[in-house]
This record gives sequence, structure tokens and C-alpha cells, in this order.
Amino acid sequence: MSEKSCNNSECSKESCEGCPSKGATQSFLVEPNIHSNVKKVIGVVSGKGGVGKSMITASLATLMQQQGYQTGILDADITGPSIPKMFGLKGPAQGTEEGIYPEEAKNGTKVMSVNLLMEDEEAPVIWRGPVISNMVKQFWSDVMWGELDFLFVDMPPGTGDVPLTVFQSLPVDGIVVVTSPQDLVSMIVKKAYHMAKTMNIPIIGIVENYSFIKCPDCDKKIKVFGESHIDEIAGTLGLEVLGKVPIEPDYASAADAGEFYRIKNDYIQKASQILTKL
Ligand SMILES: Nc1ncnc2c1ncn2[C@@H]1O[C@H](COP(=O)(O)OP(=O)(O)OP(=O)(O)O)[C@@H](O)[C@H]1O
Repeated sequence: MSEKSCNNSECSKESCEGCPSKGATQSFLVEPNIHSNVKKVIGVVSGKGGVGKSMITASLATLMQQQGYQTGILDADITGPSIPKMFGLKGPAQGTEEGIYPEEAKNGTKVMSVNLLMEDEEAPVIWRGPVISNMVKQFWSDVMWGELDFLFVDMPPGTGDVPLTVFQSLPVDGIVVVTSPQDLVSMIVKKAYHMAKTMNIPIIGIVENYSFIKCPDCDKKIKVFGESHIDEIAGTLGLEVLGKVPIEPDYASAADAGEFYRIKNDYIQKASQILTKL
């Protein structure tokens, strides 16, 4: 993004010389709601679907909340929202002329998601890209987040419209990349890595989900998806590995029961240490 902030089609090369806008970088940042004071915005991204990005977003918010920070989750996964259900939240969200209130989970984590605005949470969102992107911007400009230490943004998978909108419109302080231990991961992590670099967004680190499962009888770690390559990839890219999270049936059952706020995901403690220093 290195366009001039001047949109005047009359401008000629000569008249641009001496113009105060010359060389200025255009900002697409959207103003937050007047009732929001969000200290840090953290994006949670994945290169492909189904790696457990929402579960890691929910874990990060819950972990920081358990440590005494006030957290929120902006569910930017508009066509596949899963955060409200994980926290046992149902719409409709309430509002005033000045904005919409996020809903609050039992642990105090605040959530906004398209599912809290729909009359029927099972109705599909069949909207085109620009409408979806605008909704994400409104989750920043129209939601009264109040005082938050950390707002985690659960992104849709990939490097499409919505991640681009979030990176351009919200003051993102860093991203966490979620992966699984499969062969394709190297390429997928690199795509997310290059997107963040291009957009000048700092990468906090990588979390590997589905790393292993613990044998209930002998505690042996079984690597269901094969050997992990995450340390090598992180080493090559100069990134931190924030944690290796096992397949843990309790995570899935807590999510299904709408009680994710009771989960303590100790496997990502390193992420919390880094987040507190941001
Ligand atoms: N480590 C884990 N142990 C047990 N269950 C998990 C784990 N990680 C994720 N799950 C479960 O797997 C399912 C998919 O996870 P999740 O919704 O977080 O994936 P996602 O990457 O956000 O998906 P999408 O990319 O489609 O939005 C959920 O039911 C979730 O509870």
C-alpha cells in the first residue's frame, strides 16, 4: 500500500510535486466505536480450513481471561461462525443508537459474531465478499467492546477477502498462525507468513494443533498425523513455536456443550507469555 492519499484524477505528475499528500501512505483503518478501548488486537489465522483455528482462538481468549485480562473475540469467520456456540451464547445481541453490545460468556469474555445477529443461527450466510467484509468492519466500528486488554479475531481460513480487510481496517498488533502436522503445512504456513509480511503485520508465532494424542493407558504420545515439522519450519522463517496442542476429547466436548470457558489449555502458555509483553 503505497498510494498517495490524494484521489484527484485531475492531478498531473507536475502538480503532485510539492503536494503535502505526495509520498503519504493511504490508511484504510476504520475508527473504533466510541465505547471501545481495545489495547491489543490479535488475529488468529490458518492457511487452510479445519485445523482448529477457532478452538485456538477460544483457548487464547480463555487463557488470558483466566490470567486476569479482559478479553474479547471478534468472529470474522462470517460464513462458518463457531465461537458463540463454543461459549454457550445465543442472539439476538442488544444495542442502542450508539452501537451493539457484544455478548458475554460466563467467564466474562465478550463475543461478537454474525450468529448473534441472525434470527435463526442455523440459517446460512449467503453473502458476497464485499458484504462480508463490511460486516467485519462493522464488528469493529459499531460494536461497543468497552475496555479490553486483548481482542482476538477469529479469521476465516486462507488469505482471501476477509483477512485482507482485517489487516487493512483494524489496528492488528500481531497474528498467531495455527497449523496441523501434515505435509502441506510448510507451504500453507509460508502463505500466511508472506501475507502478514506484505501487510506489515508482526507474526507472534505458530501453534500446532492435533500434534498428538495421549494414550489413556500408558500416556504414550501417538502422532496421529505423522511427525511434526513445525520446529524446522519455524526455524527457517525465524518464528516462535507457541505450542503443540494434542487432540483432547475434553476440548471438543466443552465446545459442543457451550462451556469452552472452563478449558485451561496449558499447551499454549508460551503464547500468553509473549502476549503479555506486547
Ligand atoms: N485439539 C483438539 N482436540 C479435540 N478437538 C478439537 C481440537 N481442535 C479442534 N477440535 C474440534 O475440531 C472441530 C473443528 O475445530 P475448529 O472449529 O476450531 O476448526 P477451524 O480451523 O476453526 O475450522 P474452519 O477453518 O472450518 O473455521 C471442532 O469441533 C473443535 O472443537
